[in-house]
Amino acid sequence: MIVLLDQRRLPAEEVELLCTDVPALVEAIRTLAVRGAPLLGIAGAYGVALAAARGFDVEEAAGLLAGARPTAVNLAYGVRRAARAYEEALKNGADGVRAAAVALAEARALHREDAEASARMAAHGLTHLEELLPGGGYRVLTHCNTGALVSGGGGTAFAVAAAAHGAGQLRRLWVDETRPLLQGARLTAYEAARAGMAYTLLTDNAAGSLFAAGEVDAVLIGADRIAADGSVANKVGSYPLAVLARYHHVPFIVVAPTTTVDLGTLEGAAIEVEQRPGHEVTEFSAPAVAGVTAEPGAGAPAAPLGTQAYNPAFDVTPPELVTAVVTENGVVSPVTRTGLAELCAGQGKGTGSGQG
Ligand SMILES: CSC[C@@H](O)[C@@H](O)C(=O)COP(=O)(O)O
Repeated sequence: MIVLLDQRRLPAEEVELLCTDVPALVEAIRTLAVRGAPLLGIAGAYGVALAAARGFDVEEAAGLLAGARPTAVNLAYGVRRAARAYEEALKNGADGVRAAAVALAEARALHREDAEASARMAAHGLTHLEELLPGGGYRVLTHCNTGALVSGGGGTAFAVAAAAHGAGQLRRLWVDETRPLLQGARLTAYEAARAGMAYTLLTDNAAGSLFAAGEVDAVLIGADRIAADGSVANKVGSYPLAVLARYHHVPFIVVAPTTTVDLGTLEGAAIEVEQRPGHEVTEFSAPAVAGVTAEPGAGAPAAPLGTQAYNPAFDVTPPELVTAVVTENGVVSPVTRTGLAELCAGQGKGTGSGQG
């Protein structure tokens, strides 16, 4: 059984969700009970282990899990890792029980590695911030949710903000509410409050006036997939922030483990962007506050009945708008194909510029 903290219910309730089979986990992934790129990878790997332990068809389970959400490359990566470990074990003569144990061990290894990656990203990210903006006292704007809720450890972008906070260098965390599912308001504000950070919530469309007022020193965001050319797919609303940041000469820093870099996707245009149901936009609440169903009609109307909605879950920021990509292997800045590939191969410098 997989036990998840049901993120749909936060911040109102801390409720566990028990997934006893793969369809339940797929539903949890689709409805964002479990979400965020690195955690999706971990959940996917555990899902394969669950399928193996329960005697389900592992190949079919892997297909269902990997296809539950298309943009976050970590999901397919985690599923593939556990499925490969399982298949290898069978090939080497293990019986089903032993092979299931191998798949579980692989999921646990991924979980551990992700926690380690978080800690290293936090350290590299803070050093990079200090290099870019000597003097500290950062006012950081972030989007969506990138903390411990999305990771085996402290997370990605939020982990850097938390490191700055721990070093007494975070003056304020500006938290975008992140329409329509409010990952910023519900989850990042929840994590910031628990961490004792000075934070302020804003509507996504208030970011422009915040930049104009000179109140943002840096943008820190995560990523769901980074293409080989450095294009960054992240929660919808990230790209407009990158444009604002460039206009206002503010660093736009992406923090993600190398497992989020997909060298097989050559450029941003090739990234599949998940399109989500329109009722997430046309109704207030669903699925976050409406409980565990993600059915149309569960929330209060935000628009006249029958209104069409455009609801991409992610957008893609081109590499020229990204100041730096921070990974567990170091930092690439400016963002180049070669620099990214070197980081993925573990050849990055600790901090400072990758080679372009
Ligand atoms: C490390 S978190 C990076 C991204 O996964 C995060 O910013 C994000 O966009 C999550 O989207 P979500 O749709 O909530 O899964």
